[in-house]
Amino acid sequence: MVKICCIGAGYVGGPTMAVIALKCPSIEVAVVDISVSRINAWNSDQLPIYEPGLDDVVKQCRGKNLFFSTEVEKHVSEADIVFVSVNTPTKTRGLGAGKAADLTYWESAARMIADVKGINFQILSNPEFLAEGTAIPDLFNPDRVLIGGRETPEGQKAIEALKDVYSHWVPEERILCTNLWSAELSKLAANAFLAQRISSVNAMSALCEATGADVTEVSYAVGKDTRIGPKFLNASVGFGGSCFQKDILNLVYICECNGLPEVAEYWKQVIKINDYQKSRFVNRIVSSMFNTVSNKKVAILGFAFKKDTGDTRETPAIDVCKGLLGDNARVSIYDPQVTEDQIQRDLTMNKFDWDHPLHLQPMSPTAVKQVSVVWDAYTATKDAHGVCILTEWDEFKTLDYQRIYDNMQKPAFIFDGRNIVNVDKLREIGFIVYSIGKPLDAWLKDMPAVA
Ligand SMILES: NC(=O)C1=CN([C@@H]2O[C@H](COP(=O)(O)OP(=O)(O)OC[C@H]3O[C@@H](n4cnc5c(N)ncnc54)[C@H](O)[C@@H]3O)[C@@H](O)[C@H]2O)C=CC1
Ligand SMILES: O=C(O)[C@H]1O[C@H](OP(=O)(O)OP(=O)(O)OC[C@H]2O[C@@H](n3ccc(=O)[nH]c3=O)[C@H](O)[C@@H]2O)[C@H](O)[C@@H](O)[C@@H]1O
Repeated sequence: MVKICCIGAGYVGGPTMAVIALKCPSIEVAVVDISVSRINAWNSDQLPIYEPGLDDVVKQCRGKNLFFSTEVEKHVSEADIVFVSVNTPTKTRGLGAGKAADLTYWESAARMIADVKGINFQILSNPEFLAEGTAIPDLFNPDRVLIGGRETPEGQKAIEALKDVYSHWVPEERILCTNLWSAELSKLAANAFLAQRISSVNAMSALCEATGADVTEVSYAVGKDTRIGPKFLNASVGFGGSCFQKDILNLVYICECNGLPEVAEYWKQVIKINDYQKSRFVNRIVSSMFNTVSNKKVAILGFAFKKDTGDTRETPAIDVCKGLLGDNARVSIYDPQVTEDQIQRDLTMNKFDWDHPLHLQPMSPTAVKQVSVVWDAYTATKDAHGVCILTEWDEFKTLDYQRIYDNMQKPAFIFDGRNIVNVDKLREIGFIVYSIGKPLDAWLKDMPAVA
């Protein structure tokens, strides 16, 4: 029986290995981690990550051919194939600080593998392309699986062995085999291209607001061109998530190391526009509310970086909340999947510290007092001066906005960072509405948001 061991039981290792176990009943899969609490959660009814469909897959295989364990060395020594899916944060100090990938955890995993297995193994690059919130369908039906390896007979044999695993359910023509650098750069390029689309549409959203165009109409018209395509053209408060920014920064660093400053500069703009979009949103809020939110209650609906996940890594909500707190607002946050503890951590942690294993993250001793975290949207918005929608959770589309309006201070403002509300209906109720890239409310036209 082929045995697989995956080091790192996180957002990638957990779901990917669960799907391999489900699709390959003849393979035994062990997922190992240094975090005892994470492994305990994987072995319980309350999995450590929220991902639609994941519970079901885990329940079908756990205890049969899928195991979660902290016995890292034991499972690595028994395995035929070892996956490494550990943290790769952005370096915060030393050479390449703020850009390069910090390979501390990767190196420690590699050294441990060498300790227990010797140095006779092949290294492959098998970047994962799943998106959170849709990880299970993405893994069941991937656009492609990418395997990079050395162009030696041993390298090619290793590629074939991994290909055999995926071919249990992925059609042959979707399994792409390349050399190592091609696989590594394809991953960074795919994320950079995706993020670039969002920054492009977000840049257009600013121009739409200035001219009276509607960014939804513009995206629709642009996306109708089959060469461009309709996906990933939703204007937003900015992209978040653990990888877009990190991968682009890493790409920038690699370009610079290879003497390509112009190429590095080109990709940096994608992040600059994303930062601009987040601060533009905060400026809109503050300027429309008479240029001050000091002591005003502002409700935040949604804290996760996208819907259908509890993940808050690099979520734009962090920057928006910090911006509002900087202007002395009182912030009341509701997200259906994010805990108070997580939100307090996010608002007090230093940039990039989130990407270290949980038990190694420095914790601030004090919580942010002006933040309250509540368990429904009506409590969050009660007596608020303004409401910000920062995650596109479906439930925010069907809230009773008349009830929310009635219980708010007046004038009542809504700032929709995801373009999910019906602007006309809300204006009829009496709200002053800002929706990214949409024609501006008369009120907002007179309150220019200049940084
Ligand atoms: N989150 C995502 O959607 C995607 C992430 N990636 C990449 O996959 C990798 C993993 O990402 P996530 O799963 O999101 O991270 P994560 O933070 O959820 O999980 C990483 C896990 O590795 C464990 N770990 C760290 N060092 C270890 C060691 N030496 N031995 C055993 N366990 C160790 C940590 O305790 C943690 O549970 C990163 O390189 C990331 O850039 C790639 C594609 C998608
Ligand atoms: O390497 C990774 O970590 C993964 O990064 C992204 O996946 P993910 O970050 O989970 O989620 P996305 O659906 O890509 O969304 C990223 C961010 O962009 C935002 N977004 C997305 C699409 C859009 O049109 N507009 C927009 O603002 C989302 O709200 C979210 O904040 C990629 O889509 C995956 O292919 C990749 O594997």
